[in-house]
Amino acid sequence: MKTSLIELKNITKAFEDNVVLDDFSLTVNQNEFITLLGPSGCGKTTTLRIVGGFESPDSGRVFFEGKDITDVPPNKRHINTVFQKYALFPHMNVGQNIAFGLEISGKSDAYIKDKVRYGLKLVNLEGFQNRKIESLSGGQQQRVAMARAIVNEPKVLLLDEPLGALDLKLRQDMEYELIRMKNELGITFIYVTHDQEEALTMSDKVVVMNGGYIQQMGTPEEIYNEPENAFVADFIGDSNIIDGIMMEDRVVKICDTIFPCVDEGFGTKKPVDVVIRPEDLIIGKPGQGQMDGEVIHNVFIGVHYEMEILAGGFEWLVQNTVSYPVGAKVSMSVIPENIQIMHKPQTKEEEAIDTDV
Ligand SMILES: Nc1ncnc2c1ncn2[C@@H]1O[C@H](COP(=O)(O)OP(=O)(O)OP(=O)(O)O)[C@@H](O)[C@H]1O
Repeated sequence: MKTSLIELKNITKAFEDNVVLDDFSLTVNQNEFITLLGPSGCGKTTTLRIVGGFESPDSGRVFFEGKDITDVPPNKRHINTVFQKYALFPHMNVGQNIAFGLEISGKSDAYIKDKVRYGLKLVNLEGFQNRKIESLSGGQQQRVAMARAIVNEPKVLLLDEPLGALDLKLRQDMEYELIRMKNELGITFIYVTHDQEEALTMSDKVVVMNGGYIQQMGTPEEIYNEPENAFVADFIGDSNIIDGIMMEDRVVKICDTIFPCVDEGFGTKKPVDVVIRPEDLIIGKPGQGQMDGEVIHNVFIGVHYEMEILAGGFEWLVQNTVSYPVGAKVSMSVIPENIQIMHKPQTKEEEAIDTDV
């Protein structure tokens, strides 16, 4: 059974008249890797700082293992934080920085030596033990900050965009290491990023935030395959988001063309948002699909070609392993299961989300 480790209950936080979190609630379970994902300024770091105790909510409470820790200072929370801006001690060398927390908690010299070695290996900085902090690059400093947090084996590790300064290969290695640590050490992670790929790769649960609210919370698969609104669909992966009219159950009109779909219960002749992923559009010869169009843009981006196809007055983003040159006449089809129908935003909050998209 899942045990809840951290609970944020009805948190509201404003900086002057800027309401960053509005009645925000979140439960993080033991040994879960949870990622807060959202555009810049949506309140991810503020949430993390409230969990870590570096910021106080205006109202609402924070619980850790069922105990109210809202007023407990950061150093008494069993929670370690690695911030975007790494706060290393400039007067200590790399090894001393990593050892700092262990020394404070009175660990033996042998234990500390062992752990420093482990931490350095973990972040690929073996041989850097005696280096001065100022002699390191930004990415190297960030890795020292990670090692310093990890060697303390906290129950919860808060990570605020910790991999941003690293190159792709190292970032992938660190992602793998973080997942391994979660599995082997049982650490619970709360991770902040605006990089959706990072969120989908590592997380058990992704929390998509915007405008102080949780837009959707779920497994990476749920978030990607079943986005609850146009904001989430647009933010996670590439999407075609287009106006449609739900004619009746399982029938939607898009760009004056009727498409069978699987959704029901939207009423008749109701305006809806329709989401179709670029990889779900099937390209064929003109006249052989549901809609004809013309390729207006084509680039090779590694595994597949990314094309724009003008059809029905809409520029469709299409990903395909077969390339069609610019100017080619094609047809497009989509199977009913790959058409996602969403209600148009209606409430004030949803209207705000819509404007942001
Ligand atoms: N100490 C502060 N004083 C005033 N405003 C603040 C403070 N901290 C954060 N804010 C504001 O609160 C909002 C949310 O900031 P926050 O750092 O939580 O966002 P974020 O989602 O982490 O963004 P980013 O991805 O850019 O780091 C922003 O508008 C920011 O300017």
